[in-house]
Amino acid sequence: MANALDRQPAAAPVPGRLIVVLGPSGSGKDTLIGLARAALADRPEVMFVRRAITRPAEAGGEDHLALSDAEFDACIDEGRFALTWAANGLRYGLPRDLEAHLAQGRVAVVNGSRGAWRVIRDVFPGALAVGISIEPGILAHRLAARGRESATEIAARLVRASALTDEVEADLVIDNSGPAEIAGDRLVAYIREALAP
Ligand SMILES: Nc1ncnc2c1ncn2[C@@H]1O[C@H](COP(=O)(O)OP(=O)(O)O)[C@@H](O)[C@H]1O
Ligand SMILES: O=P(O)(O)OC[C@H]1O[C@H](OP(=O)(O)OP(=O)(O)O)[C@H](O)[C@@H]1O
Repeated sequence: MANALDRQPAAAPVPGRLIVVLGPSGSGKDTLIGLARAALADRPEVMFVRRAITRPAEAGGEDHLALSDAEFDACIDEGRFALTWAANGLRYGLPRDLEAHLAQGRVAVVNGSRGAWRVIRDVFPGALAVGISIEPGILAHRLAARGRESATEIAARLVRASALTDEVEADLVIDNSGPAEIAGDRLVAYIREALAP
């Protein structure tokens, strides 16, 4: 398997703003990004990045490009990814067209990884981190209620939730322990700020 974190930093800073939403599995990244996408449907200059993931399409969750490991390797070889990482036994890729979008000075929003944050920032030096926080007891409940992972996988995600808390110094922290609409509005407001010249 190719090393997921070995891409070299871009030669020059990319203009535009990449907003990277970061937080523990189950904290609500997909939910809040989905709310923001709906609220900003009239703003095509905001790209909501569709990730490639080695997770079956029918597993649920975000709309992603589902690839096998072999297909993911082939995409790396063909230079189709701007950036890749690995976490929770899965591999993730961001499409190359993200670079062209940002190069036009536009805004993009992506579900990121705390574990890969340093690499993301190396490749996209102007990237902004939005951290999603959540009370631990609520997190455990939401992961169980989501029902996408087994109990063993959920246990591993809860360990990882607290293990990576120091990886990111977020530009904005949004607490999602309460209603999603409130947290979603904060994310939308932040994206609108980034859109303002
Ligand atoms: N504020 C909220 N209140 C109640 N349930 C929520 C809230 N935010 C997210 N959820 C639910 O919690 C689960 C995890 O959210 P999800 O967006 O999948 O998190 P992540 O993308 O960070 O793993 C999902 O079932 C989602 O519907
Ligand atoms: O380094 P971490 O911050 O722990 O994140 C690890 C990975 O988990 C999340 O993906 P995914 O959406 O597949 O998982 P989730 O829905 O369980 O968060 C996140 O987007 C990262 O790709």
